[in-house]
Amino acid sequence: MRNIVSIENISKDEILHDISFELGLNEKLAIIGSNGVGKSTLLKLLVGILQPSKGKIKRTSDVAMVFQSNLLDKNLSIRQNLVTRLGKEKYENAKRFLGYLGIKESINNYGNLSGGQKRMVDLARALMISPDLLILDELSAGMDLHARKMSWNFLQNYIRNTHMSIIYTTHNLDELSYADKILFIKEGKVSFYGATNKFLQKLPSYKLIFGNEKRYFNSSKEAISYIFNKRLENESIEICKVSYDDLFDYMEEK
Ligand SMILES: Nc1ncnc2c1ncn2[C@@H]1O[C@H](COP(=O)(O)OP(=O)(O)OP(=O)(O)O)[C@@H](O)[C@H]1O
Repeated sequence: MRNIVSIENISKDEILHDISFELGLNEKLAIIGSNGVGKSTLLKLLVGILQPSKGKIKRTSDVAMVFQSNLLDKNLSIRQNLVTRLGKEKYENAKRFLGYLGIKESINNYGNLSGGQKRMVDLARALMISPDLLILDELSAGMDLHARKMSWNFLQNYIRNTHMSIIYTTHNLDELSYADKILFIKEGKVSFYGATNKFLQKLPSYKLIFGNEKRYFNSSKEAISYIFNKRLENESIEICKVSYDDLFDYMEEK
């Protein structure tokens, strides 16, 4: 399979160390890690905005990126924003995407859109050039669960008809299942790189909190057995579903 991206042992100053991964046609990679760990830096190295201190980056030239901050002009309409950037012809493409994503052109100024709607217009802008590689830096920031699902349904349909590959960062556990591969960065280094199902299998489902202690379990049944075995039934305890933030705690403890 042809590689769209190949990253070999790249480092960037004190932020990232010896990061390697590759991505083939049509593949999706999720890059995850705590705030400030270097995810956006890695994406900027990938698109060439930053240069690595060490290592090799090879990638396709047809790349589009949705940045973490919205880049479009808040005083211009959606149409003006997109036509001035990429021309009338490509705007016809974007109009189609905007329709799927539920964005009405009648909302005049980009600045009047909600945070989630702005992200969708940014996504339509990136797709206007029909890239081979789409890079999404926290596309879902400011989107509710419904908007996240809608965007991913749209992207999944879109890539079915193209060979586009996607690299994305996220802070939402529910978005990991869209990826074929996960790259988990901890303290600037690769802590996990591999198939998403392998990563998700490693993850516990439930967290039990009692006193100053925290324990992870694969099922609520296991958690409840633990409570009875340890005679904790009269203690103040909390059982909850594992969240994105728990990932880092859990991976830290392993
Ligand atoms: N222009 C810059 N100059 C100096 N340091 C920077 C610059 N941009 C980012 N950093 C630092 O690099 C580190 C990695 O930042 P980066 O934005 O890549 O993290 P991130 O994993 O994307 O975080 P988040 O999840 O919060 O978006 C942070 O410590 C940050 O403060």
